[in-house]
Amino acid sequence: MTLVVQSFAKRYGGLVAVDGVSLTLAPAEVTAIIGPNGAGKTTLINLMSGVILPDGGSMQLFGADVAGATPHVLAEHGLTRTYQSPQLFAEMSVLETVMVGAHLSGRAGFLSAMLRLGAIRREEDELEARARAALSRVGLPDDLLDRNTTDLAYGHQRRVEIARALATGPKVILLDEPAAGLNPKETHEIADLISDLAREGYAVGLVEHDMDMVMGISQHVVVMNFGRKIADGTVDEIQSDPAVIEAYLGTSEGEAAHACVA
Ligand SMILES: Nc1ncnc2c1ncn2[C@@H]1O[C@H](COP(=O)(O)OP(=O)(O)OP(=O)(O)O)[C@@H](O)[C@H]1O
Repeated sequence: MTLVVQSFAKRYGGLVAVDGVSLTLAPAEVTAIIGPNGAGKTTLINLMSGVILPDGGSMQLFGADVAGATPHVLAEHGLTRTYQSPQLFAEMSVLETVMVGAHLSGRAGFLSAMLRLGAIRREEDELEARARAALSRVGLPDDLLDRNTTDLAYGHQRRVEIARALATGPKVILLDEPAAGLNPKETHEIADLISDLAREGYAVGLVEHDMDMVMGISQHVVVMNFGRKIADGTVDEIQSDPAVIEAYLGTSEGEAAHACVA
């Protein structure tokens, strides 16, 4: 297995946000993490990506013990993520934004690269080539590369965010609500892109509220409720799981979610 999480736990005061959750991500598969609001999905993806530290549990990435490692170290081991609100800087062009991602696996720092110091000039060229390749991979039109990222349509901004993750040269990509705020056409396009990435061999972890998208592109679904994992299986298996149906019916989203899940 590419990524193995065992018994991850995270407490906030008396609240156990993630309570002994284990899961695996495999290459060439989309593994979705779903559950009602407050179930612990964001906390779990934050733990898996090193944004917050676990209170208990372990994580192996390609056999290396990486629980508690920083996002930078995880990127060096081949794991990267996107954020619910894209981390985009108003003053940077699309190309520069993705080069910031690409530099994570380069030897020279991005700031030095931007200063065009002679000795690292070749590395800067490499970074730019990787950033261009990643942007082309996510289907961003060439004429947008010099624009400020924050001026782009939301669907394009999401592609830039995914390109930035791809530019680190990952094998595992964690996506935090990639369809949030997108219109139906943009959602379809992002779903197709994520499916293609899995087909190309990436292990994809997907936190997403859009059930049509989750059920359409996931090979494996992990369902959480109140911090715990309540189901883990194929789409067919979790759709007929009474505990899953009950978890969704017990929330204000119940009717809508039930219509999608059942
Ligand atoms: N930094 C924090 N401090 C205190 N409590 C927190 C913190 N982060 C999350 N929580 C709590 O942990 C629980 C799980 O939250 P989390 O955001 O992980 O759920 P979620 O499944 O991602 O929800 P949503 O679908 O609404 O984004 C919630 O009760 C939340 O209020």
